[in-house]
Amino acid sequence: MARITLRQLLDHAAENDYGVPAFNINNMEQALAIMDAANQVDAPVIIQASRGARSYANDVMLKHMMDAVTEIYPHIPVCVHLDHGNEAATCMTAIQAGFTSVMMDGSLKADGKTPGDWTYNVGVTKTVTDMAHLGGISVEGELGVLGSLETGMGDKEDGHGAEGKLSHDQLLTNPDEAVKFVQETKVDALAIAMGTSHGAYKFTRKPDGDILAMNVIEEIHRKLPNTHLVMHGSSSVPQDLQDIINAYGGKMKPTWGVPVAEIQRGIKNGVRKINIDTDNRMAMTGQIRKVLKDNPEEFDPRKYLKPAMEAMTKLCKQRLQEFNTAGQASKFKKILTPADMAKRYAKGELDPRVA
Ligand SMILES: O=C(CO)COP(=O)(O)O
Ligand SMILES: O=C[C@H](O)COP(=O)(O)O
Ligand SMILES: [Zn+2]
Ligand SMILES: [Zn+2]
Repeated sequence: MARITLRQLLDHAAENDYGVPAFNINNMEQALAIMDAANQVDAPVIIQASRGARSYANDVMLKHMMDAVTEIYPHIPVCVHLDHGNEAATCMTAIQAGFTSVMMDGSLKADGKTPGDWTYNVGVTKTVTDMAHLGGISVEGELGVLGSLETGMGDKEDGHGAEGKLSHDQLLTNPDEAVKFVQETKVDALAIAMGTSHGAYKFTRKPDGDILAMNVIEEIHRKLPNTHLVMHGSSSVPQDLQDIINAYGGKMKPTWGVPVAEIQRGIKNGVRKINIDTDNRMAMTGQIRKVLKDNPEEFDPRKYLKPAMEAMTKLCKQRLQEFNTAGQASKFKKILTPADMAKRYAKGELDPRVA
C-alpha cells in the first residue's frame, strides 16, 4: 500500500530535482491509464480529483479506485489529492474519503468565481492547514488568480474559475506576498498565477514572456527556495491531438498551451507539481472519435475506451519522462503514513523555511 502524502513526495522531488505531474481522474479508465504509465517508467505520481470528479464518480467509488490502484501497483507511490477545494468542508470530507493531500484554493471564494482577498485567502487556507496537518495530510494553497494575460479574463472554462476581467496585479502572484502567505499559512505547496489558465484555450499564439510570465516563478523561487511551487493549467494542448480530434468530426479552434520546455524551466526553479487534465481529455476524446468514425457499426464501449486509455497512458508516460519523474519510484526507501507526517508537523520539522 503505497499511498504517499504530497509533502513527502515533493520533498523527494526537490532533493532529486524533478517535477511530478498531477493528472486528474473521473473514472476507472483514467486511473488505470495513469498507473500503467507510472508503472512502465517507475515513477511516483499524483492522482487528483476535482469537486466535479467527486460528484461525477462518488467519493466511495473514488476511495475504492484509489485502494485498487495501490493494490495493483504496490510499488508505485501514489498521492491522492483534492484539486481546487473551494472551502474548508470540501477539504475535510476529502480527507475523510482517504485523500492524502488537499488543495484549499482561497484565491477564489467558496462560489469558485469571486476572487478572494488577502484576509479571506490567508484565513481559510490557515484553517485547513491547521486541521490537515494535525492528521499529517498535506495542503496546497493558491495565491494569485488564474487567467489570461492576453485578455485579462479569468478562467471559467470548466466551471471553477474567476468570472470577468482581472487586473495584472491579480493575474500575477506578487513574490513578496508569496513569502508572507507561506509564512502565515504554512502550506506545503503553493500554486501561483503567471498567465496559465485551465482548459484548451490558453493562448492565441505560441506563448512568450509577455503572456506566460515564467520570470515570476523565478523571482518567487529566489525568495522561497524551499517552497514547492505548483503550476496549474499546464496542459501543452499538443497540435497532433488537436489534429486527431478535428480529423474525426471535432471542432477545436486553433490554440496554444504551455510548452513542455517552459515547464522544464519551471522545474529548474522550484516547480514540483504540474497540473494536467486537458491533454488527457484530448488524448482520450481523439481516439474515441476515431474509433466511432472508422467503425460506425461498433457499440462495445471497450472498443473505444481501450484505445482511449492507451492514448492517455502514452501522454502520461511522456510527461513523466519529460519532468524526470521516471525512475524515481524505486528510490523511495520508506513511505511515511499520515500519522508519521503528523508527528513531523507537531515537532515543527516541516515548518516553512523562508530565505
Ligand atoms: O490545472 C489543472 C487542474 O487543476 C488542469 O489544467 P489544464 O486544463 O491545463 O490541463
Ligand atoms: O480545474 C481543473 C481540472 O481541469 C478539473 O476540471 P473539472 O473541475 O471540470 O473536473
Ligand atoms: Zn479546471
Ligand atoms: Zn487547476
